[in-house]
Amino acid sequence: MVQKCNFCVETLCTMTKGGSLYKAQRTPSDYIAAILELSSLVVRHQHRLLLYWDFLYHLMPDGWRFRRACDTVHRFTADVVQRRHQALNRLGREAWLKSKQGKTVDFIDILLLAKDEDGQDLSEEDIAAEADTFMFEGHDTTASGLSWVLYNLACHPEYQERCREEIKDLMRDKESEEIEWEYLSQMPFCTMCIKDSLRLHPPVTAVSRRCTEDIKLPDGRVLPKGNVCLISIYGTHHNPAVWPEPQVYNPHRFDPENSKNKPPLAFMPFSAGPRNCIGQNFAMAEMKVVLALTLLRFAVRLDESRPVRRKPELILRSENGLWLHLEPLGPSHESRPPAMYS
Ligand code: HEM
Repeated sequence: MVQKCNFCVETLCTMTKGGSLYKAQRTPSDYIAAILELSSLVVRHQHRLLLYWDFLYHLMPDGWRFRRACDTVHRFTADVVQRRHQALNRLGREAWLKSKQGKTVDFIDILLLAKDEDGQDLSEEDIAAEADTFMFEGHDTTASGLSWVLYNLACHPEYQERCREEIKDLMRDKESEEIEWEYLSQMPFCTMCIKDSLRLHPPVTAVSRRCTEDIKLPDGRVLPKGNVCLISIYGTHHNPAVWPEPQVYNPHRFDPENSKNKPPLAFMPFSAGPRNCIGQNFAMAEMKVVLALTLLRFAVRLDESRPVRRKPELILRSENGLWLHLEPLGPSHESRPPAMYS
């Protein structure tokens, strides 16, 4: 089941936690389960007007589950930060930095060494809060984005094949099978496929913003200053005035020639403006690498017996997961009998 894959958690954990993830008491699957639970609880909370008041919500079973899931997530991160901090204190700054030579200095390391504007170390709580933000914003979103790209390419074998050819051409005569940074800018068709998937199935379907001034709409009505508005990314990406046949997956929409005259905010899977997604380049890189390595090794096919129904929670999911078959490709690139890798 691709949508619940651990890939993105592991990448982010390596990025944010430098491999000490597995030493934490709580396992990544507890963490993933808690994130998934929070994601559905938040949406359920929003849909129940009577539970608007926090004191009422926290008396209900959902409120209790919400607190328990938050606790799991917070403790997971706090454990890791605490261990690192202890190691830093035990060794001292110089020896600790030396111990990192030749290894990756990750997000938590940087925060542990950072000073605030008054020259003070950041507290463990601040570091954990930053790590939680990145983990929450970064793993489920990318997992959803990736799952839908693979799904859309499974629905359109002709685009899948063209992506595979592009990657094979790129990797031809290369010694290593790893995807290097510079290759990422040399995958135009794969990028177009990812983009139209992010349009058709945006992982984050809406964002909210408070109006800092009165906003006059084209029909003359005014959104008063101070109001909080929900801006639908999904709706924007399905606006037929901008995207003809919006329900159709068509990577050619993102051909430079075809996207020339599109309004700049017609496509905004990572939101826009000063609070847009800080991780968008990283997310695009992750998706390209996974797509490339998957398509080089496997043919991705739909599982016809499990229909897909979109389920908008905090992240766009599919009701019963996204089930795909991965058929290993032989050296001559002919698919062998399907192995079940759903
Ligand atoms: C396909 C993957 C991703 C999508 C679609 C996505 C989408 C978004 C969107 C729409 C926002 C704005 C939320 C808002 O305005 O309320 C956002 C914010 C954010 N994203 Fe992403 N994101 C993705 C991946 C990532 C990754 C990989 C990271 C970190 C490594 C990340 C870190 C963040 C952070 C920290 C914010 C908050 C920025 C702020 O408030 O200033 N995101 N993301």
